[in-house]
Amino acid sequence: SPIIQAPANDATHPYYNCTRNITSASGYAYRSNVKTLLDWLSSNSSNNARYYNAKVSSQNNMDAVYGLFLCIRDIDPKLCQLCVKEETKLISSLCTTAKEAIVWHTACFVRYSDRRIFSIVEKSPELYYMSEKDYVGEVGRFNNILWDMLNDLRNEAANASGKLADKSVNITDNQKLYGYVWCVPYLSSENCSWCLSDAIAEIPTSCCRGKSGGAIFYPSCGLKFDLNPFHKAHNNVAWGPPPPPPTIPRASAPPGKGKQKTLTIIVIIVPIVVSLVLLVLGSGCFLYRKDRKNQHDILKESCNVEKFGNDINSLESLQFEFAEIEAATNRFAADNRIGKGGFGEVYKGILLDGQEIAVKRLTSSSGQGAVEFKNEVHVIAKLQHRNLVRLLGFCLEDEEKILIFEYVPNKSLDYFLFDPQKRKLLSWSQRQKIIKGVARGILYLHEDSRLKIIHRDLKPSDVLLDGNMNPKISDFGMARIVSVDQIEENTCTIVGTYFGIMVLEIISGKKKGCYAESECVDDIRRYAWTKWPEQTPMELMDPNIEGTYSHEEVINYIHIGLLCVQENPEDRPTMATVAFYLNSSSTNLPSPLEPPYFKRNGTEDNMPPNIALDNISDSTNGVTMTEFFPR
Ligand SMILES: Nc1ncnc2c1ncn2[C@@H]1O[C@H](COP(=O)(O)OP(=O)(O)OP(=O)(O)O)[C@@H](O)[C@H]1O
Repeated sequence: SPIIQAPANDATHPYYNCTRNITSASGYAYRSNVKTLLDWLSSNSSNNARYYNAKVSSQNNMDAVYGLFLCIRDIDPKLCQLCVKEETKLISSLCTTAKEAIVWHTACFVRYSDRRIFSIVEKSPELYYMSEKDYVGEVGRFNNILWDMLNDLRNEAANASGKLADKSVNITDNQKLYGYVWCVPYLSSENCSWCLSDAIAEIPTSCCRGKSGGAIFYPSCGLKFDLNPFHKAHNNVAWGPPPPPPTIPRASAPPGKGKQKTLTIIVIIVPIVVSLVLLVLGSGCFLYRKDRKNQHDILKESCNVEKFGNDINSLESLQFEFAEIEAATNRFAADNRIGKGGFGEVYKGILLDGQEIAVKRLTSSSGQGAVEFKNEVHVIAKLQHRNLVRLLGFCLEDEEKILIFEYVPNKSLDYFLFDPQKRKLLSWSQRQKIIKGVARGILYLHEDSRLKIIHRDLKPSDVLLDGNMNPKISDFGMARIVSVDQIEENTCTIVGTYFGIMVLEIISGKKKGCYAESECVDDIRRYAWTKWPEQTPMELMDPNIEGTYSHEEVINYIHIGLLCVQENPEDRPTMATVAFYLNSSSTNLPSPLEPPYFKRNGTEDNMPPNIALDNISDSTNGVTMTEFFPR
């Protein structure tokens, strides 16, 4: 995915990215819709709006283009307006044949695409900038202050209606650290929060660690920090030309006559529609305008208020007809069956629009009234994160209770990890990516989503792998949907252990509690502990891992795994801390405390029965338990 790095001494120029060349015959119509859209955005920036979105399409909703602008700081509206006007001009002149384009500036960004981009989280392309100055002082302390400040800002922005927050904190009596974060305001709180969590997690890795300032901008959210206050820079924004442009797509052939007519129609109609709407609605906000006579639709979905409906906001949008699911799965054909879990059989399906789905046909024993079932699906479907398998909807007809999920093509982690041949396909960097992704998914479930869901029995078979081997946690709201009795326990204490066990399993390729001696260890936690104080942790490492890896990194991950499985829950790091540790190689980790009953040099007779596996026992009925706790 494209990553643009701004030069260290330049935080003020605009940066842009044009992607996906228009190739189809309707290229001209699309381009003219882009032009209309950009003009529209530019003219609406004068409306004192901080953000704005619009959709322009030709007849029958063809060649639709979606676009938005956003001022990423609470600045003088005039500056925002100036920024938007300049940047719309810029992408319209530089990205002449691109289906999608984005331009960021210190004060605003403008973006368009042929996809509905408003309320989804996207992190590519990415722009980052780091100050050329290193922080002079105690870097460890500075990083901690920065980390806390950005996490506070993330929480504040996620819950603010404009999805924007800024603050400053004292580093010393006469030194302050300034920061701000923003999300596209059409994102849900949860999505804003996880987008920012991912941006924050990049600071120690891709960007800015130990620097006195830096910024990470995605299309959906961004952050910036510096030892200097920002407002000065904003008041003196240099609206200069962009730095030497990256490769610009070649312009296509000029349009024919008939197409020019279409352009004329749009150019004439748009100002008329704009004036009419402004006249009628005063505030300039309207939801839908369809001009049948001229066969052009202009849909503007929101102004300053969050009116844009996330598709999952209504229950109806989640409901599928049984006939639709039957058609998608070829009447639940045996060939389409991909597995069976504790809740029922799973089938692969393809919807009429070509979307691949996984269909979980729940066994009738999953007792839950229709209303509760629908409500729970509605709640769980709102949890969206790149590391969670997305629940797309449900089907409820007669005796049938069916859940429809996004289809994740590469099977589950255990399929690779515990197979002597297939595990060779998992390099260290892939295992690292999987561990980090699972941590982010759990962090979202624990802290970022309002529901605070705990996946009580997270195991490698619950981690599905997408086409790029990115991990996606499945089954995370099932207890709630199928109304499994929830166990009264302090669940925070459990999931840390599960995560720690999984980290050790991923590193070692060994499964806890199985029987074939060569592949398994009785208790992976105990096994890791025998290696740790003997200072031979690398012996834990799967010998099948090929390619390059750094011993330091592997040991760091084993260390984190051991911290998560410590006996006393209070000694275990929170998931936010774990995510931080996973991304920062040079942090001094606390020493893990050895469980008191592990007797490495003697017999195990004194071990209290059932203690070693108390928190990590397999779920015996094959049902994954998920629990919620309020906070
Ligand atoms: N969204 C999905 N995309 C692709 N395959 C899936 C999806 N969900 C489940 N599967 C596959 O279907 C099979 C059964 O999955 P399911 O989640 O029902 O059970 P499980 O996780 O194996 O067991 P349990 O229900 O006890 O946790 C697994 O092999 C899994 O890989």
